[in-house]
Amino acid sequence: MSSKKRLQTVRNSINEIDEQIIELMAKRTQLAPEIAKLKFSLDMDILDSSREKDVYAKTREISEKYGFDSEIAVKVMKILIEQNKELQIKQFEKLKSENTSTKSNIKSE
Ligand SMILES: O=C(O)C(=O)C[C@]1(C(=O)O)C=C[C@@H](O)C=C1
Repeated sequence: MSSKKRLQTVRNSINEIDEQIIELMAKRTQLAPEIAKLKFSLDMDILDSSREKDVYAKTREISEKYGFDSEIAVKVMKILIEQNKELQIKQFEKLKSENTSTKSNIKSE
């Protein structure tokens, strides 16, 4: 195969992998509202530092397994966790406002 053709083949593989990476990041992120609802109903804080430590430890372990730079993987994971927490904060605010409107409905009844 010519180098030009091989370059195109490798780029096609990168395109497919990029789609998988983004699909998985989207799937992880889409769990934020559900986890927020569960934590809200359990009266738990959004931040769980101990769980985050476990996620980073697991990230390092998986990176080593695949020969990937674990510091880069942890950086990506930090961004995903930050985004998850921001979405959970929004969900908490929504749930709190729904809660207060239900309470005021009950009061006015
Ligand atoms: O596992 C949780 O409790 C989550 O809320 C998810 C998550 C994460 O994105 O991995 C986000 C925030 C917490 O501080 C810990 C972990």
